[in-house]
Amino acid sequence: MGDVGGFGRVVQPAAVEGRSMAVLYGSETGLAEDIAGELGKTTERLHFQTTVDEMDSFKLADIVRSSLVVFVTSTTGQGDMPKNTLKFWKNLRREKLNNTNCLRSLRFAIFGLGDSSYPKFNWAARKLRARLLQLGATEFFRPGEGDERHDNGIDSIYLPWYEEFKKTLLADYPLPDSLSPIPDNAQLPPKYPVQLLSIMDGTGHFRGSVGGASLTEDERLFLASKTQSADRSHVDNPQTSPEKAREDWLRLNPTFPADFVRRDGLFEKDSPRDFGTMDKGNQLKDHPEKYLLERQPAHIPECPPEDLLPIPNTCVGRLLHHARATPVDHWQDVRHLVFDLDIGSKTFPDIMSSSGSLTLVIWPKNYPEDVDELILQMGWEAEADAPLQLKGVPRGLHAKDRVTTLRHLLTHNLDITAVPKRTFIRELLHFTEDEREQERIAELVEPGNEQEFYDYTCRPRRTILELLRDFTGVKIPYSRVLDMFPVIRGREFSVCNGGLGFNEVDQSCHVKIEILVALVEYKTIIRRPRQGLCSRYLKHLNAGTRLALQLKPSSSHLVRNDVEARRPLIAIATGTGIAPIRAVIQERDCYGVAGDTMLFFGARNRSADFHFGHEWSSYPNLRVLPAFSRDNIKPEPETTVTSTTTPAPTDPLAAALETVYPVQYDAHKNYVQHLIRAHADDVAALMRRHPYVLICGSNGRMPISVRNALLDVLVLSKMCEDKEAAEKWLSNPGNVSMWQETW
Ligand SMILES: Cc1cc2nc3c(=O)[nH]c(=O)nc-3n(C[C@H](O)[C@H](O)[C@H](O)COP(=O)(O)O)c2cc1C
Repeated sequence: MGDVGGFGRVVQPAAVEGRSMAVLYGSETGLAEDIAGELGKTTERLHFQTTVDEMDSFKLADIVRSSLVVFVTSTTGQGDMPKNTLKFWKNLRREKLNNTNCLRSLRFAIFGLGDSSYPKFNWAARKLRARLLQLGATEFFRPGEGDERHDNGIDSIYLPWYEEFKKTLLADYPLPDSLSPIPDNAQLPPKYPVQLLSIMDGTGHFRGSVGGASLTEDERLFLASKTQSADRSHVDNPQTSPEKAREDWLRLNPTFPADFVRRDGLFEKDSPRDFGTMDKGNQLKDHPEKYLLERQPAHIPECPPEDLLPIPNTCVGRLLHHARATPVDHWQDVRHLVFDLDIGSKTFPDIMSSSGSLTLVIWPKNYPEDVDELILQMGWEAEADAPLQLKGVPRGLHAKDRVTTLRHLLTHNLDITAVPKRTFIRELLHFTEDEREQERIAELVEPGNEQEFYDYTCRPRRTILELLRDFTGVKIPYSRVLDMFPVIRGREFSVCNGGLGFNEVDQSCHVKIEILVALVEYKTIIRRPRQGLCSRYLKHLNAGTRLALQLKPSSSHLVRNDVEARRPLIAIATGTGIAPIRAVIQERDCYGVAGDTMLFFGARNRSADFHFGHEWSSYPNLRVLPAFSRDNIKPEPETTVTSTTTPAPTDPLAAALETVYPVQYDAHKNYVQHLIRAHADDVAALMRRHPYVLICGSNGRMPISVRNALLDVLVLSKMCEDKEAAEKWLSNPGNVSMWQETW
């Protein structure tokens, strides 16, 4: 790495006449938004006046005002546009625009994000591009199509695309002689600076005001309410002694092993343990002991405060019931949660008419102990609980008040345990004066070092908080928190109960909503097991907790009337993928005339993760074909070749299920795709009757193998001549309505 010094100065991009850029994104879970953010920073450094926003915030008339536009969009649903593009997309598709060449002055580039295990790979970006070209727009750079299935995910395609994009921009849109690009060692000004209104002194009192401004009425009210509620809330009753807090932190958090450790001011690489090939995404796919993960002694953190954030279209929900759905010694911790939602009379009819295909959105929060750690690490003790004025906030951040505190933002709004993005790490260069740290950071984000970046961040699922533990010299100014930390996004869960519209509902418009959640754990080279923010939050959520929840219809609504309820259904689910399928089955049943249904369900063990298995026998016309991948695998390899019987289950539930669903086992044929082939005749009989086909569960190989099995059925049953014809047949909505929801 060359010279990495001279960081920290702030340089404002110059205003160059006619040099503007709009980076417009469509994103469901934030990846496209991150990429748009990175592209926006890059174009600002090239002195383009840059706007980064979601597509729906732009009108068609606005886009032609920018000299250049970059679109970044993921694909969702079944080849659909993300929700925050739908308004824009509808406008763009208006028939009256056809043949008008109305976008002839638009110069654009497009990058799509997709997953090639979906049949309609990157369709959103492809559709958008085709329409823009049809309306006369010109493409100034080649399109890119990222694929989640690649080794390094979207980055495998994105990074080379991005490097070339930068070079092209500079070559094709040169700067005036007087200007050069803003170098990496200079900072751009913050977009969302926060201003402190007063500060805590050494005695734990807030003193005066910062920057000479006197307190406004808002701030005075804020401070008064803090005093009143100080004894009720952890957030409003902070530790005033940094030493005490540090002591608590050390007591609660034993030394954390990291694979990059500082020793005598040097960074050394601890040799990572060899666990063989990592699974895609590092999600734990087996019992933690297999990976020699160090289980921490059970530590139940203090829960985050219940403050309900003003998130649009949310209602108040209360957790009624929370239970583990798999045995404690099972590899996967699956939770069944039941909420009571007060959805209000206004949205009630909409929600009820979509029952059977609903999604529940939950906004997780950070634990107070994690927030404490960050505050100490950054040296924000004096500012953490002082009133802070918000001017602008990033999209998606729902602050409780205009005047808030750093601690409140860190607890409720900012994702301090996200896996750090490249842009986050790159910015850290400005916030440490330690040259070794600067060198190490620069090395991590240098083009060509992607593998090292992944080994340090994504592979071990290292969090921002953990990264900052490694780089102790980094001190992020509190004024940049909104620019630096990602916003906590709502996480979507398929509602697993249906038939809501058929239940008698009291006038207060309360509904019970169930979800089935696999708490995601990761196996990593860092020996401690990892959990996602939401999994960690849900794990310790107590019955009675109140939350701001959003209930929304999902894109595919399969059961709107008795005709649809009567259509045959071939449902294929693995693990918690059963959730949306259970809702559909319950909804169909409420019409009293559900069509013939085959449910192929893949799990590990009949006794451990046959979710809702005891319920199925009460549904007429439903045939359940479970595939348990581990039940028939015997410990000695020589006896596992073929086994057509299975040992009698000892668990009473499993024994009961065995009598209801006798299944012939074969050691080589115990996945859903094998069962589909084994029941080819019956599947084909339903295929002839214009069925729905639902595929839900883990992404990757499962949906591809299932699709292949369905193609085989079409060929085996002579419905199609060969696989190519079968592929065409399956893609024709006139024959079958396919719906895939895999994650
Ligand atoms: C429910 C769901 C449906 C999806 N449907 C498609 C699809 O039809 N085609 C595709 O190429 N990718 C599909 N994907 C993959 C996403 O486009 C991909 O994961 C992308 O990186 C997400 O970016 P985002 O976070 O900006 O939304 C789907 C992902 C999910 C979770």
